[in-house]
Amino acid sequence: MKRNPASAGLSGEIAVPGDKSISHRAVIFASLAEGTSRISGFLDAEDCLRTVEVFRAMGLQIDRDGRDLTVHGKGADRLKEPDAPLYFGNSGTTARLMSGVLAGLPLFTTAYGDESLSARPMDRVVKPLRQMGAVIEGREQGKKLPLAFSGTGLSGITYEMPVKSAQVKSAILLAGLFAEGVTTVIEAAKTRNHTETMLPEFGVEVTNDFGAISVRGGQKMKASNVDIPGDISSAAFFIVAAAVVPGSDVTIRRVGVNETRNGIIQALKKMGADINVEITDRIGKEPVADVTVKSSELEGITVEGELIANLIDEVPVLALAATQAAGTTVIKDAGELKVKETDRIQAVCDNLSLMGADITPTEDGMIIKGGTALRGAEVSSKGDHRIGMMEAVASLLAEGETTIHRPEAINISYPDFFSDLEHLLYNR
Ligand SMILES: O=C(O)C1=C[C@@H](OP(=O)(O)O)[C@@H](O)[C@H](O)C1
Ligand SMILES: C=C(OP(=O)(O)O)C(=O)O
Repeated sequence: MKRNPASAGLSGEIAVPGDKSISHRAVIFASLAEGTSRISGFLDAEDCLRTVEVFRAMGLQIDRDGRDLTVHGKGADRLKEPDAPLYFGNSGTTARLMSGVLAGLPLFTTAYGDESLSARPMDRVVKPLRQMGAVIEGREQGKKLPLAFSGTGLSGITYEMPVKSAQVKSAILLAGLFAEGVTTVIEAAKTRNHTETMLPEFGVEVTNDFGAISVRGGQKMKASNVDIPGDISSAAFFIVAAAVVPGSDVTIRRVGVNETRNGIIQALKKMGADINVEITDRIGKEPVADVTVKSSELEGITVEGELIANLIDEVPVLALAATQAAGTTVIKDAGELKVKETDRIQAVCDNLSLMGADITPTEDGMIIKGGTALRGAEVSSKGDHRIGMMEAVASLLAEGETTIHRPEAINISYPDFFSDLEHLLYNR
């Protein structure tokens, strides 16, 4: 039998690509602003390129040189009606945030997505946007894509969010920029805060009164330059790999460790992981760190409540870490995972069970009995980038060969994933 390439552990340094959430927002805000914005460290992966294409289809010039973008903004009122339906691909962030924008523009637009995105709930944004006066038609009365937006005057609302979602918060705040009066979003739990921390850089006044976040409509947005830190959600795969593969010692440079995003590090540390976070810089409001991880023994924990929103995209790889921990890990309050690119509760449990893990799905999470040896198996990303990358990390721990079907899904957020992994395995 072939030796697992990870038998000597992972070692060395990498810098992961730019943050996906910040990349989407940088393009959207720069495209609504007047003047030329330069964006560096942009995530040149499928999802964020969809957002770029949406604005190009509305007549905006956006030049791209690898991970550097120049957005020639003319102000939102100069965007033109697109000739064809806008395509959001697989990207939930594009779909939700752009719904907020399209609801406020005086244009007729239609938008659709791929098979996975077409199955994801859109009523979470359509409902509050309609309350603001937006005219939106769509499949299943606007619960699903495709959607059609007919621009009209919006009015500000105060909206208490029934779901913990930064996408919903951002969609409403973006629509609020086009609305008359003040729009306020009240969060039940703190979700990623990039929208409210980045908007002021583009000249928008945002207030945050203990979780009640408000914008006044009609504010002029001005161009700004954005330097984007590395994506902690991408780094998470290597943080977990180094924590669980014996003999590992890995440093990931320039990772954004915003307090609303660093839950994976908090959870792994609680499990006993050896992780050192050295803050090296602060880009705008975003703290940036070199994260060094050495393998260690882990123990099972319960992950629930507020922490879940802080590590929502990292649950698949956290579940994998839990299979290697002593004792039981319980993940709760994570029902949102059912409406991501796949039903991630089911996808994680199906795939890790195939590899020999003791993992049981629950209504809002999973129960993982740790300390199981994994074996190679035929698994599938099911078209979900985070499931595909989790499986690749699982294969490093497995005895025997693992075949990952539909690996191309990984291009959604991390096209260089396999070359970065090879770098840490073979130092090349
Ligand atoms: O606002 C964002 O950039 C995101 C918010 C989260 O989604 P929800 O807002 O649906 O929780 C996350 O899962 C997604 O990858 C990116
Ligand atoms: C859920 C995700 O993204 P989105 O909602 O933008 O498709 C993700 O990146 O894990």
